[in-house]
Amino acid sequence: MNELKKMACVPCERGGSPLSADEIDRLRQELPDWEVVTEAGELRLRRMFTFSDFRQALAFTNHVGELAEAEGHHPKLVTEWGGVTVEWWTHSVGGLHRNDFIMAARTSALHEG
Ligand SMILES: C[C@H](O)[C@H](O)[C@H]1CNC2=NC(N)=NC(=O)C2=N1
Repeated sequence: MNELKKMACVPCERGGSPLSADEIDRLRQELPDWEVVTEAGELRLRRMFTFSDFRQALAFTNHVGELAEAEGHHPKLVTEWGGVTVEWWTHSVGGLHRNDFIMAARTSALHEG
């Protein structure tokens, strides 16, 4: 279990196919705190991280941003007083790729410290 957080993203080719429902069901076992949502017709992983103040939320936002830049794979980040909502999906495949599960696991690991 929890192998995802030790992995790195792989370059995903534009136009590649998104994961199947079975693959998503299998991978999401490792991400119990994340939900699979549909936004603009595409599947995404979403989790809200709560913080006691805005400064902590902002710091976490920047940490996730650094991780994204390091991996070349980027989330949607909504930073507000009290929390940060993180969404991972792969634009180039129009849905979920294994990279999104890796990045979600690594995002959770950042929060766990
Ligand atoms: C060239 C660059 O690597 C690509 O455009 C990357 C950048 N970050 C990305 N992030 C996400 N979430 N999806 C992508 O398809 C994507 N593509």
